[in-house]
Amino acid sequence: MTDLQSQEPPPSTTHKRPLVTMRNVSKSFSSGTLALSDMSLTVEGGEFVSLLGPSGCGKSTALRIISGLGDVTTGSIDWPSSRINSKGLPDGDISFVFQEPTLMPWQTVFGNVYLPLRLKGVSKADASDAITAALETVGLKDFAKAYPRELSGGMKMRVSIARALVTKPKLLLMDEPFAALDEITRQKLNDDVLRLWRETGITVIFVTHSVFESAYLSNRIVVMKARPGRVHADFPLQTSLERGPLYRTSEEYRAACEKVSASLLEAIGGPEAAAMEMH
Ligand SMILES: Nc1ncnc2c1ncn2[C@@H]1O[C@H](COP(=O)(O)OP(=O)(O)OP(=O)(O)O)[C@@H](O)[C@H]1O
Repeated sequence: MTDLQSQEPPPSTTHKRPLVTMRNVSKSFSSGTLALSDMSLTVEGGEFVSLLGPSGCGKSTALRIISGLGDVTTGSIDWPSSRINSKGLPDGDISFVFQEPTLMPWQTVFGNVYLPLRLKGVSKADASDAITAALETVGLKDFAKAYPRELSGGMKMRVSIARALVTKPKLLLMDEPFAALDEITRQKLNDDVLRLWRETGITVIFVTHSVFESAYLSNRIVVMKARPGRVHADFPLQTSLERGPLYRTSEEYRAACEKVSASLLEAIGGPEAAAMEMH
């Protein structure tokens, strides 16, 4: 398929059903900060949703609450189509990728990707095929024996993504995963994530500050507002083109960036407020 041919939807978008729902979630910290106020959001299976918004609007807090790393003050998180474990989470269905790859320096790439399965009590021999498949997905099959110190920043992030994929989660939560990388590496990893989203039908919730990144990756954008954190706008971003290098220079992508940017400006409170945010 060429980049300009019509984009096939990933398999699961053809059978959409709610995967996770944030229902009227508010979160206040003991410091008194109201990080989220009455946030409701339903993410369907197979969606690629970007959470976009100014610093401090509660994007990471929302992601952490969905993952079970943080709890709600009021409201609830529902998993309508998953079996729930004693912690109220869908067992093994969620993976998290952070901005820092957080690899164990004393372990090889193979050992790092093995970690989630080791924690589940899977033997190395039984985990081996899944680890190799995850490394293949991120293009690192030949680096299984390398140590993190031998890898570039982009490769370390690929290992972190492979580690997130090795349990075959339904939902991948990514918190500004590429913010610390150079632009070329970031673009390559954007394309890798899109490829794995298309190939596996995984659902992705992606936190970013970048209008360009969110418009490139997502088929739905949720723009958030700060003080307190809440949803400002929630809209689909469909494209007739396959997202790839040619999409980056297309009129459609330019229009998508403009739409997202206008919504973000509104959320911040207009151009004057945006200029103040930058100082
Ligand atoms: N553990 C915490 N204790 C107290 N306040 C917190 C804590 N975590 C986050 N906050 C506050 O909650 C608000 C939302 O923070 P959060 O990190 O979710 O925002 P964000 O949109 O992800 O920001 P950024 O884009 O800068 O990462 C901020 O005011 C932040 O200072």
